[in-house]
Amino acid sequence: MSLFDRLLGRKKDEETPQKTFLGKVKDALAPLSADEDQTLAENKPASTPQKPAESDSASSEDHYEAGLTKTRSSFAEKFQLLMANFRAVDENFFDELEETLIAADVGFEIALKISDELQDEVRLKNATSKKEVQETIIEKLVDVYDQAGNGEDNSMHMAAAGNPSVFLFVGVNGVGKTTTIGKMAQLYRQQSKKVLLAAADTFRAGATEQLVEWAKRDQVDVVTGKEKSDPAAVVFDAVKRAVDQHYDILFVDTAGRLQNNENLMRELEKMKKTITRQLPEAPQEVLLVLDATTGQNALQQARLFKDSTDVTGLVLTKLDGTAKGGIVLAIRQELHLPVKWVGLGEKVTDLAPFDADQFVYGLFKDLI
Ligand SMILES: Nc1nc2c(ncn2[C@@H]2O[C@H](COP(=O)(O)OP(=O)(O)OP(=O)(O)O)[C@@H](O)[C@H]2O)c(=O)[nH]1
Repeated sequence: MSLFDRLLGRKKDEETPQKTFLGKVKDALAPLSADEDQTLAENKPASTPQKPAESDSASSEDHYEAGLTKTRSSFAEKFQLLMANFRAVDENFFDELEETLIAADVGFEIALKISDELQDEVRLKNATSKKEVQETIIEKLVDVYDQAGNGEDNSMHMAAAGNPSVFLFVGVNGVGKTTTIGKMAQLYRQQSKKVLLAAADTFRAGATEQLVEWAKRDQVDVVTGKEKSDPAAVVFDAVKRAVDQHYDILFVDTAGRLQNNENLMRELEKMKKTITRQLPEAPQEVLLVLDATTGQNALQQARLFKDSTDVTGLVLTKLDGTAKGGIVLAIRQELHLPVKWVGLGEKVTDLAPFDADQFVYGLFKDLI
C-alpha cells in the first residue's frame, strides 16, 4: 500500500467516530504493542540499531501534529489559495504551484521537478476538475516524499554488548545541540541506560554550565574541562570513564563555532580520532543538528558538514517554530542523510524519533 493510501485511510479513520483516532493510528502505524516491541528489542543482538521505545505513543503523535502546525497551516493556506484561483491546468497554474512549493522551502530544484512530473501526471490522468487536480498534486507530493526516503535508515546504531555507544553531536552554534542531548539523554535514561555526557564545547563560555544543568535535570553524569581547554582531552577522559565504569551511552556535545570552519572541522576530526583510538567501532552516530527555522541555510550547513565529516544522521530542531518543514524533503532528496530525530519544542519531552508517516501526515493532514 502506498504511503498516500495509508494516510488517506488514517484520515478516514480519524473522521469515523466509532473508533478513536488514536486506536486506528496505533493499528496502522504501530503493529507491535509497546510490550511486544520491548520484547523484540531485548531479543535483538546488541549491535542492532535501536531507539528508545516510545513510552507514550499518543504523546508522540500529538507532538508531531502540534509541532508541525505552522508548516501545515502555512502550506495548506497557500495551497488552498492556489486552488481557489484555479481556472485551468495551464502554464500559469504550474508556475503558481512552483511558487507555493518554494515558499514551503522544499527547495527550488525539487519544486521544479515536482511541478514537471505533475504536469505529466495530470495529463496522463486527464485530470481537469479542481478536485481531481488537487488530489493528484497531494498524492504526488506524498509520493515524492516517500520515494526520497526509500531505504533510509532512521534507526540509532548501538555498540556491541559490553561497550558504550558514543553519539557525537555536531552543528553550528545555536541550532540546539545541547538541548537535544539533554532531551535524548532523558529518554535513554528512562530506559534504564547508564548515560554519560561530555562537555566538549570548551570554546563558548557558558556551554559547559548549560550541559551540567541538563545533566542535573536528567540525573545523569557529566565530564567537563576548563574553559578554552582542549576539547579532545575532555573527550578522552569521557571515553575512558565510559569504558571503565561501564556506561551504556556517551553523548558528546561539541562547539558550534571556532575561529573558522576549517578549525571547527579539524577539531571534530581530532575528537573522532580520540574516540576511535579507545573504541575502534565508535562513534556509533555522528548526528548533525540543524535548525529547521533557517530553511535553506540548514541545507547549506548540512552540505558543509557532510563534505568534511562522516555524518550518520540528522536531528532537525525547532520544527515547531517554523513554516519551513518542507526542508525535510529537500534534505532527503538532495543529501540522502537520514533524519533520525526531530525537535518539536523546548521542553524535555519535545523530541521524537523521526517517523516518516507521522511527519507526512502532520504536513498534509488538512489537505488529504
Ligand atoms: N522551539 C524550539 N526551541 C528549541 C528546540 N531545540 C532547541 N531549542 C532552543 O534553541 C536554543 C539554542 O539551543 P542550544 O541547545 O543552546 O544550542 P547549541 O547548538 O548547543 O548552541 P551552542 O552551544 O552555541 O553551539 C535554546 O533556546 C533552546 O531552548 C526545539 O526543538 N524547538
